[in-house]
Amino acid sequence: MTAVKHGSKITRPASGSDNMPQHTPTPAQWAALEQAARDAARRAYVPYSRFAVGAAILDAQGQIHPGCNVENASYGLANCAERTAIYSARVLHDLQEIVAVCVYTPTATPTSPCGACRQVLNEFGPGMLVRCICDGSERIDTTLDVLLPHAFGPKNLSDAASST
Ligand SMILES: O=c1ccn([C@H]2C[C@H](O)[C@@H](CO)O2)c(=O)[nH]1
Repeated sequence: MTAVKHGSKITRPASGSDNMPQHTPTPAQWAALEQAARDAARRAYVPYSRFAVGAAILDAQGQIHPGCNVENASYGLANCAERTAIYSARVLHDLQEIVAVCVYTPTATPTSPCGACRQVLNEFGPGMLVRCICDGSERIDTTLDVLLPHAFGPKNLSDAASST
């Protein structure tokens, strides 16, 4: 994982990965994705943690889908911004493949997706690009397979099914 300043180029992992995304977002798409994540954070329902998160995913068709975290009085049922974006995009727009995700927090340093969200993101794009932005100048540009190495995914189940 690399932390870079704004304006830096995205560094892809070394070749050899089967998980490389098929599409590279244009600068305009990145800008739109960042703005969508910032806008989504304003919808965060965070009466307990006061930690607002906004996420936006870019699908293979170029559509952007926002999400925010939604907490609950039971605490444990909080839904993270990344998963809100995915579930909403699936039911509303038949999400199939994620090319990139942007996570925004109104903090001085960037926040990267939690473990649960890494797993759920993996389902729709193991090689997706991940950008984490904040109100400071630092940002994280990485890929999901760096954040979730040796991931468990759909292939594990299909491999098991075909070997029995
Ligand atoms: O990647 C993350 C990490 C945390 N949260 C939310 C969950 C909870 O509402 C709050 C504090 O953990 O931040 C997200 O939305 N995404």
